[in-house]
Amino acid sequence: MSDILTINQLSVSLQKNTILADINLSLTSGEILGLVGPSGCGKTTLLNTIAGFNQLNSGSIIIDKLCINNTNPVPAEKRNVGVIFQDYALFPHLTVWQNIAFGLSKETKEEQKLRIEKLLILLGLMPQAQKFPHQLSGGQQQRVAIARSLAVRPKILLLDEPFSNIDARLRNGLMIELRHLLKSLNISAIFVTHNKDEVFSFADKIALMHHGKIIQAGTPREVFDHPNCWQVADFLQIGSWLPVNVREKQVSTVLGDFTVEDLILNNGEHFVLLVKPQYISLIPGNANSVVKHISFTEHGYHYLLSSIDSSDPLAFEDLSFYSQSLLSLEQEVRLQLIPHSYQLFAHQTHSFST
Ligand SMILES: Nc1ncnc2c1ncn2[C@@H]1O[C@H](COP(=O)(O)OP(=O)(O)OP(=O)(O)O)[C@@H](O)[C@H]1O
Repeated sequence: MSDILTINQLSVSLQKNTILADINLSLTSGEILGLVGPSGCGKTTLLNTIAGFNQLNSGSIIIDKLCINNTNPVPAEKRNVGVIFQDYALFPHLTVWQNIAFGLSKETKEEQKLRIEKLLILLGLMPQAQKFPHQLSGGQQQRVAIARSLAVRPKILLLDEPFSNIDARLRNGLMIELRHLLKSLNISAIFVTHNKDEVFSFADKIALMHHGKIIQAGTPREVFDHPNCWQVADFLQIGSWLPVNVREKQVSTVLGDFTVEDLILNNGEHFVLLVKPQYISLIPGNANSVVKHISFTEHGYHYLLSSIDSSDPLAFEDLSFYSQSLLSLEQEVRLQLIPHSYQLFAHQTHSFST
C-alpha cells in the first residue's frame, strides 16, 4: 500500500531551541497512528508542523506526493490536512450546519448541502443541525469538530488529545465510531493522547516520542511484546520493574533466579527485569513480598507489592499483580517468577509521568 504521509529526517527549532530532531515516520492510506510520549516531548509541535502552523528547519514532509521542505514551504490551507484540537475550536456564533459549511466555499450550494447532510447523518447530528455549540454536549461538539474537518475531504486528520474532555463511557463509544468513520472514508489520522489504553485500542500503529525524537514505532502488538528500550516499556506501563544482579549468564532477583544466554553487559550499565503481571504467581512458602495497595478491576483484584526486606539491594516496589484471590493490605505472601522469555533493559534512574 502506498504512503499518504512520509516524514524524512525532520527537524524543527522554535526560538532557537531544537524541539524535533531527525523524525522519520510514514503512514499508509487509512492508517491510524497514536502519538504518545511524556509531556513536552514534542507531540503537538509535530502535529503543528505537519499541519503547516510551524516551519521546518530541515528534512521533508510528503503528503500524498506533495513535498514540503525548506525550499517549498506549502501553506497550511494547501496541505489537505484536517486538524481537531482538544477544545474543538468551533465558531460559537455559527450553527452546527454553518460550522460544518465553513470551509466549503468553493463548492456550489447544492454540493455543500449534499456533503453536509451526509456528514450530519454519518455522525448522528441531524437533530442538532440548527443548534449552536453551547447547546450541545461535549461529545456532540466533538462530533461537529470531526464533521467540520472531514467536510473538506482531508487526506490526513490530526487530532490533539481528541477525547480528553469527554467522560470515559462516552469516550469509548466515540473512539469506536471515529475509527469506523476514518476506515470507511479511508482517511489517515494521527492522534496525540496521554492515555495508554486509548492508544492500544484505537491505533493501528504507535509512535513513542522522547526529547523530540521517535524512539519506537510499530503496531500496538509489536511495541507491547518487544519494547525496544526502558523508556518505552516504562512510559506505556507494560509491566513492573525488578532490580537484578547479573553474574555472567546467571540473573538473580528477589522472586527467583534464571539464566540468559545472550546478555551483553557494557561497563557501568545496570539492568532491570520487565515483569508483566501474567508472569508472576503466588506460591506457598516463605514470604518475600507484602501487599501495599489493592484495587478491584474487571480482571480481578489488582495488587501493588513491595519486597518485605526493603534493605535488600534487589528490593522492589510497586510490583503489579492480578489475582482472583482476595489478599489483605500488609499481608505477606510468596511470589515467584513464571519462566518466560525474560526482557532485561539497561536502567535509567527516573521514570516518566503521563
Ligand atoms: N512556540 C514555541 N516557542 C518555543 N518553544 C516552544 C513553542 N511551542 C512549544 N515549545 C516547546 O517545545 C517543547 C515541546 O512542546 P509540545 O507542546 O510540542 O510538547 P507535547 O509533547 O505536545 O507536550 P504535552 O503533552 O504537555 O502537550 C516544549 O519544551 C515546549 O516548551
